[in-house]
Amino acid sequence: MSQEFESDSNVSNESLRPPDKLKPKKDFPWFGIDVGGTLVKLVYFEPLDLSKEEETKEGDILRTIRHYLVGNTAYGDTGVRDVDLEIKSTRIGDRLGNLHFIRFPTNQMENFIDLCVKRKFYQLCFQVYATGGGAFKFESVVSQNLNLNWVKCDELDMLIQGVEFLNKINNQNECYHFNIEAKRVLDKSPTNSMHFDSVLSSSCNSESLSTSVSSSASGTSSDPDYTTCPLTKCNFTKQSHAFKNTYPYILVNIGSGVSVLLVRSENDYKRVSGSSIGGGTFLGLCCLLTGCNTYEEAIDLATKGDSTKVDKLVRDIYGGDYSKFSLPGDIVASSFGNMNIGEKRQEATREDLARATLQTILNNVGLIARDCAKNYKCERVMFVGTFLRLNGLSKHLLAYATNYWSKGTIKALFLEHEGYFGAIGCLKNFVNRTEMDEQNL
Ligand SMILES: Nc1ncnc2c1ncn2[C@@H]1O[C@H](COP(=O)(O)OP(=O)(O)OP(=O)(O)O)[C@@H](O)[C@H]1O
Ligand SMILES: CC(C)(CO)[C@@H](O)C(=O)NCCC(=O)O
Repeated sequence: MSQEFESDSNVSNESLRPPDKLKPKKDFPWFGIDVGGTLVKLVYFEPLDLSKEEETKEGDILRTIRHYLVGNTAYGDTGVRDVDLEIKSTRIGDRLGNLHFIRFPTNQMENFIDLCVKRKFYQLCFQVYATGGGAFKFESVVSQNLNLNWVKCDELDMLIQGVEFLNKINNQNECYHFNIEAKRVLDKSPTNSMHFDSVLSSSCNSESLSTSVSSSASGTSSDPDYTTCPLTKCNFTKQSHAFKNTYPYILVNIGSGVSVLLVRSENDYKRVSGSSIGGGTFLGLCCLLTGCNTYEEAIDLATKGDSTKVDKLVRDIYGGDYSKFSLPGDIVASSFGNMNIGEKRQEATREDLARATLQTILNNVGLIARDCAKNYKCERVMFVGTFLRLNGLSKHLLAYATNYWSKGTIKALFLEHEGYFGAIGCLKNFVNRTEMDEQNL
């Protein structure tokens, strides 16, 4: 990140404004930051309606930051702006602007702070609402090196509020579900289709799919929102979902680890479950098992692999179904259960290992989501977190499994801005709070 930041335009020291803690705090810049276990997510509101006076008042450093952030899509080696996620010309508070979504690895956080120091940002004083574990972990480094007013916020409060807020400003474009159309009625022949259901569907039998799936899919193969999932042999049509009246719902945040929340309203939720087997586990195990180095590579491998080369299936144990307890032969009996056999290890490719890793994580997440939805009688389960980035396969499998075990009564929901809700929640609180501060001045 540092080099590119360093080489950016000149900053004149004369025009720097002195820190002034008494001025109204709603001055720009407007940021929200979520410092997670793996990734830092930063949202930046770029004002489009700056008056001449505000532009003059903004000063050179802030102008440089604005131009730098919106003029680039990559920042050094590791920072990325997710251009596809940008929300253009939106109104936040009383201002019009573009909302930008930026991420970089958390292990670069100290370099990022060093960089801010080098760029003399400590001569500025502005307020930043920060969340995620890193808001706490890095607080002392931030306060020792920068003159920021670093306001720490709880990550799950921010997550819920961010989900609500982004659904408001992004309206019909944020929330979606999949209509699932069975290409054929599943039979007992071995296919990949049932592997994912091992732990998710032990109380269902395979016939339920044909009655539970929606048959309303009308897309064609030229429709970008319409895809056939090779694993489930189903067609998935992405369909926008009206967020209002969604409460209560189960929110499953798949980040480094997994947090599961029962959300009754924006201000009424509890954390009902969690798991250390999450996105960090997927990436960590893939790196170990396949020698890959990036999330993108891991997802690419997983998409091409076959987990049945790695997992032990019920039929590997029973020679067929375990009928007494409705366990079809082609579901997973034991994740990675074949890898104790040297010959099977030889046969398993990197792709197969990555796929089995993905499948194992999804089985676990899906199982927890199912139990929570049943326990708390929720008809909607919303999946978020950066683990879902570039990960259509996992979304299809989660949607399919949710539909399958609930016999179509529970809907899996997804959100476009997958991992950015904590940061958005911070931005929203910053704007709301500063509006209140201004009124009190
Ligand atoms: N470019 C990337 N680099 C690393 N991980 C990525 C990347 N893109 C997607 N991921 C996935 O996203 C996960 C992190 O998700 P997210 O940003 O939601 O969590 P986090 O906030 O860092 O973690 P936590 O909430 O547990 O503190 C990673 O574990 C990985 O599976
Ligand atoms: C620790 C957090 C909340 C940090 O975001 C997350 O990684 C998580 O929910 N982990 C799972 C912890 C558990 O419930 O076992």
